[in-house]
Amino acid sequence: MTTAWGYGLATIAADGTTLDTWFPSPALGEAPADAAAPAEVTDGVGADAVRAVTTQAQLVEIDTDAAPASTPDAYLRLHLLSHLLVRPNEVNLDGIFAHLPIVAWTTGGPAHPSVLREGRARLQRAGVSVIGVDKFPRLLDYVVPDRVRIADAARVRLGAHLAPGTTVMHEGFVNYNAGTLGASMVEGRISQGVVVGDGSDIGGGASIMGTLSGGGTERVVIGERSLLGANSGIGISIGDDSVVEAGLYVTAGTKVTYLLPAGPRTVKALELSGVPGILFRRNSVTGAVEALPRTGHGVQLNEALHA
Ligand SMILES: CC(C)(COP(=O)(O)OP(=O)(O)OC[C@H]1O[C@@H](n2cnc3c(N)ncnc32)[C@H](O)[C@@H]1OP(=O)(O)O)[C@@H](O)C(=O)NCCC(=O)NCCSC(=O)CCC(=O)O
Ligand SMILES: O=C(O)C1=N[C@H](C(=O)O)CCC1
Repeated sequence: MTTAWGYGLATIAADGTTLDTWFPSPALGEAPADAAAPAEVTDGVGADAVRAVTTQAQLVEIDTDAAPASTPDAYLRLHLLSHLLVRPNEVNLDGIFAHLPIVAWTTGGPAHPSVLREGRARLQRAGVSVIGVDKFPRLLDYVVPDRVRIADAARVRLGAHLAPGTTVMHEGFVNYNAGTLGASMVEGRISQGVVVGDGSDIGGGASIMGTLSGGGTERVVIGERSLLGANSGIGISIGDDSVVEAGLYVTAGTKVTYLLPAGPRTVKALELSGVPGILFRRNSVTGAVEALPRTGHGVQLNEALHA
């Protein structure tokens, strides 16, 4: 059993639903006997008539190997990821959606979706508008990762794991339980369960297949110093020092001409999953998808952007 704990500030709707829980300083291990709520939490305790919520301090302790058991428990797991205390796929998130209610995320904080209907005039008088209705909040409303740029807060969910040196540009997206392990440029979509290694570049509009819908089962890993070209896509893991040509989508079943020194061999892309030092391209003369061994280090991030 692996334990984690935190003092959280929970937002409770009028019908008793726990909408969220914010943990300013989550930790691994057991809660000390003398654990006390930090000032950020006690300062937040109260009520907000505009959103029809109350806020309460809660000490939460969980077994991260067991499945989430409550809304505060689920939020603590998402905070562990975004505080970089655990990496994606290291905590049990089985059934997490069932413990995350649908919330109206407003500029004034979380509210029950019914408040958008019955409290519309009240919200407008207070200058509060809705950002989205979803089960996950924006990362930056809960955690501000160190030395990370996020150009558009709406593009990164709480539960994203963003290491120092990461930039997420406007077209980038990072889901919960997914993210970067080092410095990266993210201009494409990092799906749930996907991890990107240090020094890799996810080009504009690139798609990395996830496993939440669409039937996929392979959790994709992107190695270090690799590049997914603009508008490319992948359904396999990409090894270190590898490149996917702009605009090429490589699914697990794509038949690939592997241009080995001994001669070409036709393989399924899945067989090249995670293999380092490969350039994937669509031959613009023949139309065949090709894998070319490439030597040496892969791409280098533009240091000027990551200074
Ligand atoms: C596939 C590569 C990596 C290839 O580039 P390289 O520099 O390795 O090779 P090269 O010097 O261009 O080409 C070497 C030789 O291969 C040939 N060659 C190149 N591509 C070919 C193809 N698809 N089919 C057949 N031959 C090809 C060249 O003509 C040349 O031939 P000869 O030897 O006969 O001369 C590139 O084209 C690419 O797609 N790069 C991705 C860049 C990217 O997308 N970055 C993300 C930026 S993100 C961004 O910009 C945001 C924008 C947005 O939001 O959209
Ligand atoms: O990190 C940035 O800022 C980037 N800017 C470039 C631009 O504005 O064109 C794109 C890549 C990252």
